Formats: sequence, C-alpha cells, structure tokens
Amino acid sequence: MTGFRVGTRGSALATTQTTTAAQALSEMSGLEHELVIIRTEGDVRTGSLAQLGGTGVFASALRAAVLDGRVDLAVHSLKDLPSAQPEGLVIASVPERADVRDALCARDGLTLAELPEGAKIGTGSPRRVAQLLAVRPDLQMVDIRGNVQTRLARVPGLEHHDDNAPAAAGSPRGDLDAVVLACAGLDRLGMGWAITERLAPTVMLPAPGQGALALETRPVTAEVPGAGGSAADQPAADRLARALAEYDDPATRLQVTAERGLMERLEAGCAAPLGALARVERPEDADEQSPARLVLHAVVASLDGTRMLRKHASVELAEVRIRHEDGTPDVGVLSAARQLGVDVAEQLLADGADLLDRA
Ligand SMILES: NCc1[nH]cc(CCC(=O)O)c1CC(=O)O
Repeated sequence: MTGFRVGTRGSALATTQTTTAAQALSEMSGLEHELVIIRTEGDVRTGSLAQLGGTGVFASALRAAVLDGRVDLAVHSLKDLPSAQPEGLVIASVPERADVRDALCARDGLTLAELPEGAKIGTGSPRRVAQLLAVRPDLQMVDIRGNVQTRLARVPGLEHHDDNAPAAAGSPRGDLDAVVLACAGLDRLGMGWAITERLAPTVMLPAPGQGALALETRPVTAEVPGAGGSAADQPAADRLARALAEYDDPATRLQVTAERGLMERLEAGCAAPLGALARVERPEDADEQSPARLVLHAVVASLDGTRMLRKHASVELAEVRIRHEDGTPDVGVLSAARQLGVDVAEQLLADGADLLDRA
C-alpha cells in the first residue's frame, strides 16, 4: 500500500465532501489517495425514498465496496447511515461537524415568518414536514427529491447554472416558494448563498447525525480479501489508521453517538418523524478541569405537526475525549453518550411516541 482508495457516491455533494476528507487524510498520513465512485441503488432509482425502503440504500453499496476490498474506506453522510453497525466494518473517524441546522431556501430572500399564507414548500423529509407545520400549519408541503441542484431549481431565483452538477432534466423548475435542505450540504458545495434562513434548532431539530461524516473502514487488523496484505504494507496501513484517529473529532463523535443511540432505541417501536441534537456544554466560568455535559434534545412528532413530544436530558462527562493517551478507545464515555440517547428515547416512548405515527 502506497496510497489508499476512497469510495464515494457520485453526487456533487458526495464527491465534494469525500475529496475534502481524503485530502485531509493524505496530508496527515503522507499517502496518496484515489477516489472510486460507487453507484448506489438510491442514485439509480427515482421513486420516493420511503418506497425505496429508507435511506439505507445509499450506504449499502459503499459498505459492500469496503468489505470486499475494492476501497480502503468509505465516506458517508452520517445521517444516511443505518444505525446498526455491520460486522467487519468500523467507523474509524467522525470529523468535526459542519453546521447542523436545516436551511430554508426561499424565493426573494424570504424567511420562514415572511412566507405568504399557503406558501408551497418542497421537502421529502417527514421530519421537516412535521416541524414546519407545527409552526406554520398554513404551509402546503410538496414531496420532492433529487440532488441539491434539482431541489434548488424548484425555487425561482435559486437555479444554479453549473454544467458539472446540473438539475435533473424533466424536473419542474421554479414552481415552489421554498425548499428545505441541510445547511451542511449547501455550505460544503459553496452554495450557502441560496440559504435565506438557518432554522434555529428550537424550531427545527435536525436529523440524528446531520452535518457529520462517517469514515468507515475494515478493522485495521483485518485481512483484506484478495489484496494479499504483506508485512511490507503494514507501515502505510498504520499511517492511514493514525491519520483517521487524528481526523476524528471526539466532541462530534460523542454528539452523534447520543443521537444514534436515541434513533436505535426508537426504531424498534416508532416510525414517527424524529429530530435529535446533542451538544457539549461547559459551564460559563469553566476552566480546563471542570466537567462538561453532553446535552441531548429530541422531538417526535405526528406527521401533520399537531402533536410534538419533546424531551431532553444530559450527562456529565469526566472528559471530552474518546481515547486514552495511548490511542485506545475509551469505551466508558462513548457508552455513556449512547445511554443518554437510549434514556431520552425511553422517555419519549413512555409518553406515547410509538402512537404518534398511527393517528
Ligand atoms: N439525505 C440526503 C442528505 N444526506 C446528507 C445531506 C446533507 C449533508 C449533511 O447533513 O451532512 C443530505 C441532503 C439534505 O438533507 O439536504
């Protein structure tokens, strides 16, 4: 191994964020890298995401490429990654998170409060539909999908003329007052200009893991099928493993671990729209030694936004770190983060979160 191969979906967003991550890892490791585009079922089919069986379709082809050794690592949007961790794969790095908020991209610079009565809003996300209707029950929600450019082209004035990332042919244009997307994706694409309001998490809690990436690899010690990993490869593999650990952001990993713990616990018994956001808080006058808290806020809503169950809880963190000095993982602090998610999920279930999706 003199370099490493990185699997990515082919969309403009996926290749942009994969390039950023791969370049950082190359710099940290001194190894070259090559991008390998993996076509996923979610990119090929055009039905609604719900019909395709959820967002897992984006991740499974990438995961297969890591497992069979075609690539050394895959870069996923963490929010698209099913919470069950497949055998033979580990999330080796969760880099520092981008803006977690959802973005309103409206015509004429309008904010959510300024949108006219009955305005048409495009989103394919039940989580976004429910939370928007909770504050603006007059809005007309339109189910849309497609890449970022295709979605933005639905709003007059937000068409982006870029031959490298064109809006899909045949998709309607300029027929909506606004669309809602993740700030992180737009910022990474250099399209923050299209955002007319970054929606406060008090109004719109993001999806678990939104704005974060997950870099998935085979466990560092595993044999690669067919790659004949000789002893001579070891130093390069070690350099990559060390770069992945260095690129990992402990605070982000703690946040997303709590958010995914919540999602995992709810998936069993609740199909209703879910928003969740964790953050690390330090007391105002904190010095280096004082303990931080991990705070998790969550909402489960009825799709029409008329019923919203909200819960939050926190745990004290002895330290915001997930590794010991010698680089081995500190399992205790991560399991405390996960447990925080499970606890908040159980509070939501105790209040009837599992009944909200059947009204
Ligand atoms: N489900 C698609 C998806 N997956 C990740 C992002 C944005 C980037 C991120 O949240 O990290 C998006 C687009 C969107 O929701 O607007």
